[in-house]
Amino acid sequence: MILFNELVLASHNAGKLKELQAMLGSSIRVRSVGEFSSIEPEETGLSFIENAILKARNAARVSGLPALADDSGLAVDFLGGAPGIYSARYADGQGDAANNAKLLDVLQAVPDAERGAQFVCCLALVRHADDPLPIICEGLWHGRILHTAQGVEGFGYDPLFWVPERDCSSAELPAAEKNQISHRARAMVLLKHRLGLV
Ligand SMILES: O=P(O)(O)OP(=O)(O)OP(=O)(O)OC[C@H]1O[C@@H](n2cnc3c(O)ncnc32)[C@H](O)[C@@H]1O
Ligand SMILES: [Mg+2]
Repeated sequence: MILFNELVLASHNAGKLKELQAMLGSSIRVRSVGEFSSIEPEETGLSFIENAILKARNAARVSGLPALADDSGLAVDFLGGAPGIYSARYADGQGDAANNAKLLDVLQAVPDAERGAQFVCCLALVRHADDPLPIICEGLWHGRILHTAQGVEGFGYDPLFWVPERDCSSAELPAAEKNQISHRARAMVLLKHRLGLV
């Protein structure tokens, strides 16, 4: 079991930070990497795992604290898993609305049966910047891509992601419910087990 009472979250995404904080609860004192640095590290890895480790190491370095990073994204079957690790940069850094518009556009003529997709979340925890044994936990959430945006909750691609087990988009789920069933929730359950927090 790893024991620590303070952790830095290595994300500059407000939506993610809110979800991670809610999932961690009050068991650990959580800080955000933005308190220490506003410079976002370049995500140069070829996998969610590499990028999560890179972000965690950077946050541990600037904060001097153990760090938890989340690298996540949307993998669309019809697009061979794209945008995947490039989800945040899909529309060349123009933000969520542009990413969503681009995805709807490239899938315009694609029928429902071929619109399957997964949200992917990889969490990486390092005890310090040079930790030789990061803890890695992954979670997947299966759904499909809608033809138009639905809902205002969540962030990122949530308005386009149909959740079959709830018959609504993930942006129509209350935060507490998304946090029980999402890719991030699944990865977090595994992490809590690894840390002996449940
Ligand atoms: O790297 P950090 O600073 O954590 O913030 P980021 O937004 O750049 O995060 P990523 O590099 O991991 O990119 C994740 C992309 O996937 C999207 N995404 C991840 N989880 C999501 C979720 O739960 N709902 C909707 N979109 C999500 C998100 O909007 C980004 O476009
Ligand atoms: Mg990022």
